[in-house]
Amino acid sequence: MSGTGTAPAALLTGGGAPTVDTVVFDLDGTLVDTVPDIARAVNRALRAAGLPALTRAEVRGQVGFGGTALVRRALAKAGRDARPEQVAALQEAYLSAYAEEPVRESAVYPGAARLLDALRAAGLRLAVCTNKSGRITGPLMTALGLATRVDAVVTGDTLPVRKPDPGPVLHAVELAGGKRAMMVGDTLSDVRAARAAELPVVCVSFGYHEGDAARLGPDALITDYADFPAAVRSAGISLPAVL
Ligand SMILES: O=C(O)COP(=O)(O)O
Ligand SMILES: [Mg+2]
Repeated sequence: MSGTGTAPAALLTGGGAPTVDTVVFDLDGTLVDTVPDIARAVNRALRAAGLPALTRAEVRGQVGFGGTALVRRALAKAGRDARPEQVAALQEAYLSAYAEEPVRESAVYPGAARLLDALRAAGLRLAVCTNKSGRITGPLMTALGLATRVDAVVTGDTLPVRKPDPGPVLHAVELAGGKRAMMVGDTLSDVRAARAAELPVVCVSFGYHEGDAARLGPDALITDYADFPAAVRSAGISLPAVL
């Protein structure tokens, strides 16, 4: 902290950390368990291209890193070079298959919709920042009743950069009209983006990270959305008193 200038209001009042006014949620592995539908779509594209299928575990390991991570993994499994034209063709086939039916088995995690409603009722602004294609994100959020529950959505193709770049997260906060945000995510991509954006970050233990989620280094870790307010406060992040 510099010794000059105006001290933040919270320091003057002794009120602890300034109250958060916006929560930015990641989508896949955080709000929605999407792996079954992603696996179905990518395997349809792989089958059509004569390539071996990915297991759900292999798919899970790539979700969160957006763009072409999944099809690159599939090409690596097949021992093929990831030539740009082959990556692009496979990515297009995968997204077309996914867009046909974004939600067959995907489900909102228990307690997530209730938490979004409670946060909104407490006056918080809500945003989703995902690395997922916009072509899938909109229909998926609508089908699962999430589209009307948030104020802003930033997808993997909204900006030229994706998480872990802080740009999309900061853009989501700006679109939601917030000033002081925190993030909720499930992979290193979210934690890195939040750190680079200088936002506190909470991770969910049930998402698509490899191994122990504590190793992602979040400010707090939750195993259940019901624990969100307590976990956030115990990390020193200030939430509106009504929560
Ligand atoms: O990798 C993706 O396509 C999306 O993942 P995210 O919603 O966890 O950012
Ligand atoms: Mg994720």
